[in-house]
Amino acid sequence: MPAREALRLEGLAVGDLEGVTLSVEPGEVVCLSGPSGCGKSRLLRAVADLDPLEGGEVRLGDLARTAVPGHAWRRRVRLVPAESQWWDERVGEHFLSGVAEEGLAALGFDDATLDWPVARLSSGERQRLALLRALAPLPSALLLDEPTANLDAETAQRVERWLLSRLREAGWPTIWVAHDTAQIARVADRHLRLEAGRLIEAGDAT
Ligand SMILES: Nc1ncnc2c1ncn2[C@@H]1O[C@H](COP(=O)(O)OP(=O)(O)OP(=O)(O)O)[C@@H](O)[C@H]1O
Repeated sequence: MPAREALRLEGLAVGDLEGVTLSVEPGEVVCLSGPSGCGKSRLLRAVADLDPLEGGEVRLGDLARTAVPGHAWRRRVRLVPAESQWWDERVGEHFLSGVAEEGLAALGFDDATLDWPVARLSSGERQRLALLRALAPLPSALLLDEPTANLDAETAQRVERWLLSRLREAGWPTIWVAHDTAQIARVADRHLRLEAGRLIEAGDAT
């Protein structure tokens, strides 16, 4: 199990965002909301080293993003994007490090799902399987971009509970982009909004 470390965004500049500073403690969930197009996804992509940073630094514990190769950073800081990518024919081919039966069952699947062709997946199945895939090779920090956007309310809450138990147990600092205020109230330790290029406190999440 990776060490429990805080994730720190130090004065990040990405697109229209400037001076974005945020510290997320191990096992803490910071929900991020804001109007469409304000830069939430872009910020997560930059923290995950999938888009360039125009300024600032990201740290996981004592490790600076710029101090390790991109692939080593991305192994630790795992982004689950809103739209997942699938490149092989069968679901199981995307789980190179294996997948726990418990995780499959918790999200409504079983071993047979690994034989399914990717082409048959519904958008909600894709989203749940993308979460399992992202968490299978254990990360150290988690970036979730609307992880339940394609799910009905009941399934969304089931996924929320599973995610919360996993990240609390593992101590992953988590940034969770969400629009649904009820969901934010359920999962957030802190709620921040991106407005006019800056992060602001959105008040007590509970
Ligand atoms: N690589 C890029 N280069 C230039 N502009 C970009 C890039 N990626 C995204 N943008 C633009 O940056 C802005 C923020 O996009 P982003 O996807 O982060 O929005 P968002 O806050 O996640 O919105 P939504 O809630 O609709 O998903 C948008 O205007 C988008 O068109």
